[in-house]
Amino acid sequence: MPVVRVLSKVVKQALLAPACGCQPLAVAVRNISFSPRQVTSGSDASFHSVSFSETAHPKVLITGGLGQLGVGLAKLLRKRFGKNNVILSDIRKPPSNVFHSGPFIYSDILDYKNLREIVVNNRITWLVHYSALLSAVGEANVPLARAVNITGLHNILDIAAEHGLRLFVPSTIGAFGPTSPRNPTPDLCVQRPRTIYGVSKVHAELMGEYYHHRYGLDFRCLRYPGIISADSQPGGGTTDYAVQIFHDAVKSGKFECNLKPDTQLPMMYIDDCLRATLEVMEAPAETLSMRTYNINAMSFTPEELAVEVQKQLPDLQVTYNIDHVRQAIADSWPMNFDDINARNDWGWKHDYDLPELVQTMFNFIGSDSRIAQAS
Ligand SMILES: NC(=O)c1ccc[n+]([C@@H]2O[C@H](COP(=O)([O-])OP(=O)(O)OC[C@H]3O[C@@H](n4cnc5c(N)ncnc54)[C@H](O)[C@@H]3O)[C@@H](O)[C@H]2O)c1
Ligand SMILES: C[C@@H](O)[C@H](N)C(=O)O
Repeated sequence: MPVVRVLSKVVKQALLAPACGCQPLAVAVRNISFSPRQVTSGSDASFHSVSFSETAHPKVLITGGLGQLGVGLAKLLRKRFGKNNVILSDIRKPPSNVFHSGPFIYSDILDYKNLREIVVNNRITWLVHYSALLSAVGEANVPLARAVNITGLHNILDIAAEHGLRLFVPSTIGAFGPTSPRNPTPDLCVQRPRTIYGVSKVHAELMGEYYHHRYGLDFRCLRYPGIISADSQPGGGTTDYAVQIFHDAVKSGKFECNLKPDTQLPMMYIDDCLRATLEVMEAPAETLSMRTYNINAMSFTPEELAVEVQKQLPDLQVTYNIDHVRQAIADSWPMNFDDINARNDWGWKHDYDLPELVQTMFNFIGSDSRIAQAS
């Protein structure tokens, strides 16, 4: 059969292949001479694919692990899979408590060879890709956000596909925009975000799902709400105020909010977020009717959060000084998130609503100060 006809038959088969019967990357590489990256000839699909025993005891790499979420996730995964089976990585220098709590390695996601070396040398089977520039810092440096969030993601997808990794990439409420339904926002609807962050996350969702269908990449993605944590700082997003209020309330009894009092956004306590991540990574593939899910816990406005915080610290004074960039972003994001598919498919259920969230935050950071104020 002429070469062109062989190629077109292979391409046609690949395009028609259902999700579960998709072509392994190595097969696609061999037959149609196309690779997301050049894989050395003779690469063997079975060699790269994840065996059952490997999925039972994964070896995990977390990129961008020194941000708000990575250290907490490493702690959770290490408890479950063992300290040495979870490697944190970042381009920043780790604080000494993090450095001494388990394996840490330098990894710049823009350096493809470095990433591949880490995955190969450490026999990585799960990759949790946390590196990103968030919404507000992304608008302040669009070229860098484009490089890290889009070019970096391409490196991650190719590495994961070539080495048969299970890949988790978080998306966000920021993947929706002003033309999306906002109250509630379902999994599938118009997505036309107006930030480079949102655009890059829609791109990540689509590329991950495409690699899943085209190459069988085990891509899993959750759209996180704004995440609230006590012992880690947010990295420059629109929802950061909901963390800052606790620290300022405890430190000075005053908080200046950069969003309007009635700006309603979906939010989640970090423990719920990290547990959801582990649960979706462990979910049997047949329970996942989709590869990108909304997850939700609560929605509130700055005014509602302040009222709840004032139940603990009645003297807290809240003023408003609007940051117009962040306000415009928040006004284009979901007010409520519909996560019915996550609840039905793999049993997602949040533990923390607003009162438990506030109580827990103060248990972590507030008790000393309340004692100080009372005396
Ligand atoms: N925190 C939230 O509220 C939230 C909500 C929705 C989605 N998410 C997503 O979850 C992930 C983690 O969020 P986070 O809050 O921990 O982010 P963060 O901004 O706190 O941390 C991101 C990390 O990426 C690292 N990084 C930047 N450039 C890099 C590069 N070239 N190579 C490797 N690492 C690099 C940074 O050093 C930083 O430590 C992100 O993808 C984010 O989009 C977070
Ligand atoms: C919502 C989320 O993606 C992030 N906290 C931000 O505000 O940019």
